Amino acid sequence: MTQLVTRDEMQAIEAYTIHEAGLSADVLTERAAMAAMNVLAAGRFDLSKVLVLAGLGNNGADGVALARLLHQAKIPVTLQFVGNVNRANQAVKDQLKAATACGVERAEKSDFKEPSLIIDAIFGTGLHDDLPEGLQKMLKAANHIDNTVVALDIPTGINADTGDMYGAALKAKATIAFGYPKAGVNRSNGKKMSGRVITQDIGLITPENFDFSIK
Ligand SMILES: NC(=O)C1=CN([C@@H]2O[C@H](COP(=O)(O)OP(=O)(O)OC[C@H]3O[C@@H](n4cnc5c(N)ncnc54)[C@H](O)[C@@H]3O)[C@@H](O)[C@H]2O)[C@H](O)CC1
Ligand SMILES: [K+]
Repeated sequence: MTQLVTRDEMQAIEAYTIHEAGLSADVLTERAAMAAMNVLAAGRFDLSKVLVLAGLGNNGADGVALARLLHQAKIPVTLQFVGNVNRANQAVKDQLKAATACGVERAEKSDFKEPSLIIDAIFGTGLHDDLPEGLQKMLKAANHIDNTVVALDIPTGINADTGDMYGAALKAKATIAFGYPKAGVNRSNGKKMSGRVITQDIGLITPENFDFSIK
C-alpha cells in the first residue's frame, strides 16, 4: 500500500529535505511542476485550453511553475490568481517573474465553462481554518459547472489530515500528490473530492527510519 502522510509529517520531510539534505525549495517546486506536466502530457486530459488557478503560497508557486511549463510546451494556458498577488509569498513572486518573462497569459477573472481543464493550485497542505466566504462560493459554483479539474497535491478546501472540508472544496477528477499522498485524500469528503490520486516522486529525502504514524 502507498504510504500516506499527515500534514505535519509532510512538513517535517520537506524541512529535512531543504534544511538538512540541502535541496532548495525552488528545486522541489520545479520537480512538482515537472511531475504534474508529465501526468498531463501522458494524454489522458484535454489540454486544448488550460486554466491554472493559483493561490499565494507554495501550492500556488507549483501552479505558476506548471503554467510556465505548459506555455513553453505550446499548450494554451491562462494563469489566474485567487487572492491579491501582492500578498503572495516569495516563491510565487519568483515563479511569476519567470512565467511573465516567458509570456504566460494572465486573467483576472474567467468563465469556468470555457477551459478544457482547470488546474487547482489554490491551497495545498498549508490550509487551516475555513476558506474565505467568497472563495467558498466560487468553488461551489465551479463544482456545479462540473468541468474537469486536476488538483495539485490535494484539492483546495480539504483538510490534509482528516479529509474534512474547510467550508467548501473544489472537486477534482484527479489529484497529483507530491511525494506522498496526504491522509485526507483517503478519508471523509477528501475521498470523493480527490478523484483518482496519482502520486509523483519530486525528489523529497525522507530521514532514515522516519516514524510514519499511518502504518
Ligand atoms: N515546502 C516546499 O518546499 C514545497 C511545497 N510544495 C507545495 O506546497 C504546498 C504547501 O504550501 P504552503 O505554502 O505551506 O501552503 P499553501 O500553499 O497550501 O497555503 C498558502 C498559505 O495560505 C494561508 N492560509 C492557510 N489557511 C488559510 C485560510 N483558511 N484562509 C486564507 N489563507 C489561508 C497560509 O498562510 C498558507 O501559508 C504543498 O501542498 C505542495 O503543493 C511542493 O510540492 C514543493 C515543495
Ligand atoms: K490544490
